[in-house]
Amino acid sequence: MGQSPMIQESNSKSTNRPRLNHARTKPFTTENGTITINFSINSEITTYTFDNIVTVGFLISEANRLTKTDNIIALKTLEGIETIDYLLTIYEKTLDHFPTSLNLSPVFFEKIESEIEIQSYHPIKVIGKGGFSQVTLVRQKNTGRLYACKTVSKANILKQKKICHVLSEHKILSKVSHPFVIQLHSCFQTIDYLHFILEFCPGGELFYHLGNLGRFTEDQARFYFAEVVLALEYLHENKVLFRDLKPENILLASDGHIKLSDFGLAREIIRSDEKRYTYCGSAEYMSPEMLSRNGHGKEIDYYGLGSLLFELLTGSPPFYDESIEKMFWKIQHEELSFPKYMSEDAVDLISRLLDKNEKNRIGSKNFADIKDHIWLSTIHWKRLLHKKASPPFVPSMSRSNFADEFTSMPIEIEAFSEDTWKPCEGDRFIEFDNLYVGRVSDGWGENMRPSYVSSGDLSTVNTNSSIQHAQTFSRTESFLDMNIDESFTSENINLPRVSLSPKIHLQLNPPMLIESLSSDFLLEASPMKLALQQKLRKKNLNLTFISK
Ligand SMILES: Nc1ncnc2c1ncn2[C@@H]1O[C@H](COP(=O)(O)OP(=O)(O)OP(=O)(O)O)[C@@H](O)[C@H]1O
Repeated sequence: MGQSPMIQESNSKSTNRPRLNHARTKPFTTENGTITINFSINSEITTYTFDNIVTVGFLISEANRLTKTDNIIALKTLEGIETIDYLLTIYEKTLDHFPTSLNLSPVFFEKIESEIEIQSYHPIKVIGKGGFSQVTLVRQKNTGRLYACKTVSKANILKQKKICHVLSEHKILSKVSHPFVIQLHSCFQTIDYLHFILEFCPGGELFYHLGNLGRFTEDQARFYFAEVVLALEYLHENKVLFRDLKPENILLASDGHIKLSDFGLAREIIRSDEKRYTYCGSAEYMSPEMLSRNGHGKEIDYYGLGSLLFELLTGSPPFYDESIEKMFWKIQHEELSFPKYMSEDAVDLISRLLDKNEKNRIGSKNFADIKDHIWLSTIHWKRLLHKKASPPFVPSMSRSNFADEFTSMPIEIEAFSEDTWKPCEGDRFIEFDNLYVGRVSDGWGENMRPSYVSSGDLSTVNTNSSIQHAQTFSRTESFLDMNIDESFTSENINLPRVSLSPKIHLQLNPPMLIESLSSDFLLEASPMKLALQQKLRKKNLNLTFISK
């Protein structure tokens, strides 16, 4: 700790490749060992050993330095492992938990005209399929960032009469922002398709992991359940009913925390006691009041919580039956039986959430009753909200977290082909506004993304400056995160000095350097500088800004 990151050159096959800086070529090992990365640039394979405290941003700048270019914006695995590829686009990510050997190839900058056009994204592979959508992993051409693109065929939703689903999803997604709720980046339509560009969750569906394990332990289930409770509390506070809680709609982010997704059945309400009358939902998770079609309110989501918890702890939904009629009858009339291995407290919470009379259901009088239940007494809600609790596991870096049945599907190539690029001028989906939300994730997480360009601005931003902005801001924001985090101490900060073409330095005492690349940064960083200064003052540290 406390030393600059070192790189050891080991086994280069190229003779005319630029030499590495001498100061960085000393053998260097840390407590945690080193990571070997094989760079593949222009088909040359070059092996380097990096200290594992190095960040992805540092690797990228090394790739640029070695190739004497400045247009490498990300790296990717040759095998296309989604979790690693995703992390390789997050500049501030350290390589601590990466596999010890990786074969990487560069991703180059490509200019785009706007964030809200399908031609700004390269499709990579299918990662999911819903009732009326295909979800594709895509890479944004100008940032190298990975997103999930949910594509809906207009013809399909017209045929299935699901227009209000997609419009409601669009409206709600454009408003919500919470650490445990999927974040919309942008959305737009072409003549034939609607596209939602969403933050990508490399951990895939909780359902997939539940299927692999059979069932979760109570501790594992408690973690996921509690994060869902927070997401739901946020939605209800903002007068949104979710109405579709199930393990398929809970995705895992790269850090293992959950993201509630699929807002197709979600609806806004005006009063918190308002009832809705549309008969909808997934058969296994229907509530008694939905089945009786007398209207339903927010209590439907508490029932959804009960079904979810039961499934996490047993591996199948409550009242499950192969015959839908029998299952619906059981949901409305039968007492639920619980396996012996389930704790009394878990049984109590599930029974109260699945109360057939929604007025008696726990949460219906006061949401806090759910959070205060004894089964959740070990949860520190504030810490959980700030992602201070460790997830049961982090998504695998060695294999895909998406089922083969999806990843082997052909991409709906028509949706990405030039013929369908034309923006829509008709008014069939006039309420589906093209939107650039621009943020991804929550601002508490590591992958907070800078909104350094707004839609349409890119034509005026030259190639170099937009790459530089991407690198500068990600690096600086991660630094801010670090300082806001209580783990900030002079010992545990060791950011690499990445030198591209610095114009200003942020100099810290204890000495530390973050280099920035553009004078624009001086203007844009002002509120950030103030916030940073305030944080540091509290910790008796000084911050000075030096312009070069
Ligand atoms: N942001 C994302 N990151 C990773 N995978 C995703 C993402 N969004 C969706 N998926 C995958 O795609 C699948 C289908 O997405 P989604 O449920 O939103 O579609 P849908 O058409 O609304 O489905 P349904 O018919 O269940 O309502 C998800 O279950 C998930 O596996």
